Amino acid sequence: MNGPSNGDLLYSKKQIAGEIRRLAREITIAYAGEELILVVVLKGAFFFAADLARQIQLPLILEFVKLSSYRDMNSTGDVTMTKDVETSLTGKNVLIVEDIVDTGLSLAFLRERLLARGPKSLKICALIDKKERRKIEVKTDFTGLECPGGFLVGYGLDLNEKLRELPAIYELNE
Ligand SMILES: O=P(O)(O)OC[C@H]1O[C@H](OP(=O)(O)OP(=O)(O)O)[C@H](O)[C@@H]1O
Ligand code: HPA
Ligand SMILES: [Mg+2]
Repeated sequence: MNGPSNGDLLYSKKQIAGEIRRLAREITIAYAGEELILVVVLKGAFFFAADLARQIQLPLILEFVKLSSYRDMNSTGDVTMTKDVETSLTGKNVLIVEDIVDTGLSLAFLRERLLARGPKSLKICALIDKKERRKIEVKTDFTGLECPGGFLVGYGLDLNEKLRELPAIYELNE
């Protein structure tokens, strides 16, 4: 499948698959002998979570949340949860699965919300980390690819809800 005409290939299908294999290995080792709840952040993390979950060698429960963020000119970000998990997280190992961390506002909000449920542990796995763009501190525990900036599409990442289905990740030109 061709990428967008106004974009350059940033991470190939092969490179993404390699990162996911590594992340799945790290997660499998970190939680050995334990059960794990993956909390997948819709919609962007949907392809990533589907590929990751099938490579983690642990008993998993899959849960989904959806966040909605209103961003004003200052990008202070006002995040709300429009879909919550459907199981109790109390006393459980919880791993948030995100496609990308950018300003950090979505994850900072979600982290607080989930911590309030009293999980045994709460960690974050993100495929892409745009560290330089943080507005609020959020650290990922399992990190795929670090990228400085630019607007990315494909493999779940969208431009106005489109281009999520591209199997690789492209950086759009200015
Ligand atoms: O670190 P932040 O600046 O908060 O940005 C990262 C979040 O933004 C995108 O989701 P979005 O809210 O656009 O929804 P989507 O996943 O449905 O595309 C992305 O999937 C992350 O969830
Ligand atoms: O680069 C991006 N692409 C798509 N959605 C996003 N949300 C935060 N950063 C991005
Ligand atoms: Mg998202």
